[in-house]
Amino acid sequence: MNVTIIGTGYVGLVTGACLAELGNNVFCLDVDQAKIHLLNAGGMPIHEPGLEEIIARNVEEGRLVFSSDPAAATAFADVQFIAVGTPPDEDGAADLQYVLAAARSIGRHMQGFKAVVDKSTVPVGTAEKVAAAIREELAARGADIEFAVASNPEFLKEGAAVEDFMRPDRIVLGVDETPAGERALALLRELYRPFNRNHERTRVMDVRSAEFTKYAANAMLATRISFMNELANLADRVGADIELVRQGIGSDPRIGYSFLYAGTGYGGSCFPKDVDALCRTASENGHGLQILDAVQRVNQAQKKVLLEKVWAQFGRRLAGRSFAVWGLAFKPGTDDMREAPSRSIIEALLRAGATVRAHDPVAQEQAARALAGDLADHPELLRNLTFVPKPLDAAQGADALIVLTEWKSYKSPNLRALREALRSPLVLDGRNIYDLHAMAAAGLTYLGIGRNNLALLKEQMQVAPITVANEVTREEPIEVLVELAAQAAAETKALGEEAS
Ligand SMILES: NC(=O)C1=CN([C@@H]2O[C@H](COP(=O)(O)OP(=O)(O)OC[C@H]3O[C@@H](n4cnc5c(N)ncnc54)[C@H](O)[C@@H]3O)[C@@H](O)[C@H]2O)C=CC1
Ligand SMILES: O=C(O)[C@H]1O[C@H](OP(=O)(O)OP(=O)(O)OC[C@H]2O[C@@H](n3ccc(=O)[nH]c3=O)[C@H](O)[C@@H]2O)[C@H](O)[C@@H](O)[C@@H]1O
Repeated sequence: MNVTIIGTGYVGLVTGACLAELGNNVFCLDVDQAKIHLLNAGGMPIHEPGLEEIIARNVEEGRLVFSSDPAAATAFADVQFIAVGTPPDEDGAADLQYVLAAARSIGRHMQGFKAVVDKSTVPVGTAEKVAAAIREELAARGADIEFAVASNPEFLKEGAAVEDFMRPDRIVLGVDETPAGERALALLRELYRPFNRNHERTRVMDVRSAEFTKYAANAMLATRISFMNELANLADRVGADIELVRQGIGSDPRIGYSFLYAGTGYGGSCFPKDVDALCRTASENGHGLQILDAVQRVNQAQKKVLLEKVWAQFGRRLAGRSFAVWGLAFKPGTDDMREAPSRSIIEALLRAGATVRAHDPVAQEQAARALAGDLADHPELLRNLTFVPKPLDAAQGADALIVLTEWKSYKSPNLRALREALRSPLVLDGRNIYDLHAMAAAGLTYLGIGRNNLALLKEQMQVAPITVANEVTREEPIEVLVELAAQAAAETKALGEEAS
C-alpha cells in the first residue's frame, strides 16, 4: 500500500520506516528542509536503536522517500498520517497549529479520497477540527471530495520505538460510522494486517474514545510513577528500601512490575505535556482531575529531590565543588533532551557556582545545545561544564557522582576505580541502579531515591545524614530552587570579595 507520513520526528520517522519495512511504499514529508536533506544524504536526525539500518535498507530498495513537497505527499497515497508535534501552549493545552497546518495542506492538494489519520497525540475533539480545516480548504477551491479523519494514536516508547512499533500491544483505530469512515477503516485494517497474524490487536472505536485512550494510557503510567516517587520519599524517612518494596508489590499480577521505578520524576516529551493537556481538557469541561493534579505536583517536587540531597551534603554554596554526572538523555536509548532531569539539575549546580563534568553515550551534543539555551542569560557558566568521553573521566576529582540516566553501560562500573577517582566517596543515584551493599563494600556512600537504608548508612556514612535544607520545601517548583542556587552563588561570590 502507498502511505504518506506528515512529520518526520520520533513518531513519523519510526512509523514510516517500519511501514516500509513491511513492504509498503512510504512518502515521508517534513517542513524542516535541513532534516529532509540530512535523511536524503543518509544521515540520522535522531538516535533510535535499529532505526538507521531499517531506513538505509528501505531507501536502498526504493520503498521509502523523504521530501518537503506537500503536493507530491498528498498525491502519493490515500492514507495520510499526521505525525507532527503537539507541544504545550503557554496554558499547558496541546498546541494544534502543526496538526491543523498539515490538515490544510492535505485539503489544498487532494484530488481524490483521503483517509487522514491522526497519529499525533491530540485532545478529544481534534479530529473534528482537522475535518473542518480540510473542508475549509476544499471550499476555498470549490472542490467537493470525500475524506475521513480517523484517530490512530501511537504508544511507542523512545529508545525502544522500533520494537514497540513492530510488536504493538494494541492498535487503536478510531473511526466514524460513515461511509467515508468505513472506507478509512478498511484501508487501516489492511495496512495493519501483518501485526494481527497471531492475535487480533486492533481495537476499533469511535474517534473521541480513541483520542481519549492515548491520554488515559499516558496518565495512568505517569500516575504509577508519581505514586512510587511519593512512597520512595517516605521510604527515605522511615528507613525502607523502595527497590525491595517495588519487587514486593510488582509480583502481584494485579499490580505488575512495569513503570514502578522511583527516580528523578518523569520527563521526556510526552508524559509532562500529556498529563498537563488532559488536566486542561478536564478543567475546560468543568471536571477537574484531582488525582492527575496531584500526579503533576508530585512530579514537580520529585525533580528536585536529588538537588536537596546535594544541598544536604554540601550546603547551597557550591563554588569550588565539582560534580560528575552520568547520563543526560531523559531515558536510555535516546538522545532526546526534552524535559530531561539532567537539564534542571546541571543548570542548578552551575548557577550555584559548581563545575560539572558530564558523560552520556549518545546525547552529549543535544545536551550541550539544550543547556546553552537554558543558560542563555549566563553563557559564561557553560565554561564550568565539560563533556567527557568516558564515564570514569567525569568522576576524576569530583565531590560526588550523580547518576541521572540508567544506561546499561553505567550498571556495573568498576567500583574500586570509581572510589579512587572520586575526591569524596559519594554516589547519588537518581535511578536506583546500584546495590547498596556492593557500594558500601567499595567504600562508597550511596544515596538512591527512597533507599536510605538507615542501618547501613549509620555504619557507612562519613557525611551527615540527609536533612532537607531549611529554606527548601517540597512545594517549591524547580525554578525556585534554581533561583535559590543562583542567590547562593551570588552570596558565595560576595563572601569571597569580602574576604579578599
Ligand atoms: N516522541 C514519542 O515518543 C511519542 C510521541 N507521540 C506524539 O506524536 C507526535 C509527534 O511527536 P514527535 O515525533 O516526538 O515530534 P517531533 O518534534 O520529533 O517531530 C515532529 C516533526 O513534524 C514536523 N512538522 C511540523 N509541522 C509540519 C507540517 N505542517 N508538515 C510536515 N511536517 C511538519 C517537524 O518539523 C518535526 O520534524 C506528538 O503529538 C507526540 O505527542 C506519541 C507517541 C510517542
Ligand atoms: O506518548 C508518548 O510519547 C509515549 O510516552 C511514553 O514513552 P517515553 O516518554 O518515550 O518514555 P518512557 O519509558 O515512558 O519514560 C517516560 C519518563 O518516565 C520515567 N519513568 C519511566 C518508568 C518508570 O518506572 N519510572 C520512571 O521514572 C522515565 O525515566 C522517563 O523520564 C510512554 O511510555 C509511551 O507508551 C508513549 O507512547
